[in-house]
Amino acid sequence: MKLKFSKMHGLGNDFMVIDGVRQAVSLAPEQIRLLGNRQLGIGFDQLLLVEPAREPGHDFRYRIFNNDGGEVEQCGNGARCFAKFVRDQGLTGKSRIEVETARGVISPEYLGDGLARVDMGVPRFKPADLPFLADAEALTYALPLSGGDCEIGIASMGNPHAVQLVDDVDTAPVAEVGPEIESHPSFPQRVNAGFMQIVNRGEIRLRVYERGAGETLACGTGACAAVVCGIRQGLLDARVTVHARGGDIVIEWAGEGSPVIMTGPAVTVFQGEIEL
Ligand SMILES: N[C@@H](CCC[C@H](N)C(=O)O)C(=O)O
Repeated sequence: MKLKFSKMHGLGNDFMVIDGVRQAVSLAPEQIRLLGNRQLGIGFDQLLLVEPAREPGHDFRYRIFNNDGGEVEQCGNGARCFAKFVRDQGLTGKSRIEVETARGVISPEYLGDGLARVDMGVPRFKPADLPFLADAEALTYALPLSGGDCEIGIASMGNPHAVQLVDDVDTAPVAEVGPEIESHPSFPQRVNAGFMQIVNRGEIRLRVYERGAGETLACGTGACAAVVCGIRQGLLDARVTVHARGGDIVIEWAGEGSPVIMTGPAVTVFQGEIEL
């Protein structure tokens, strides 16, 4: 089977994007792991699959696979690339599209010049939404780790996030603590582990150890989760610039019950064809 694809990235969080509308695509987890291998395959953090919508009124279905082969619910940087991809490939002429994901509908809008804005939906904070094992809902939780407790906020952006405050992201123990949080028994479906440094009420620095992909140069849903946790804790204003290692995005959130709006770049690196 020959598969056409685009290699894209959002702030260095990189993707193989496949048109599953005009091509018949069925990939086993081991094929995704091989394609995602940076030495033996194409290399990516996530594989994004564009499919026809299942429900009337929606434009597409958006499926996301981490490079460990597992299918997940959401990807924010990918959603911006998705919006650019369907326009560039002529799959739609609309700039704002309604896209089905494994956890509800999101609305990406391609603004042109490599910029996209996405209504990422309403964040959820109940432990069962992630899921996270806790007796009751709280703003922060003590998470026992081998080196002692760490304090986390939790949020679901469709996918699960645990966010901790650090003094300096450059010296935060992301590689050591990230995997322990990712696979912590309190998160039965594992979790994305965010490390947030508050610069001021409108700016944070962020690193994310992603579930199923390791630390990436940026994580869009991680940025949304960090900002909403920071706003709920009274540390941030409603509009925040997030500095990731791969660049900046802007996250806006008006508070409980409102959707999170993410604005940032989407880049196509090259297009290719691979024999599977
Ligand atoms: N890079 C993404 C998130 C991808 C999925 C995540 N690793 C998970 O397992 O939930 C983003 O930009 O949001």
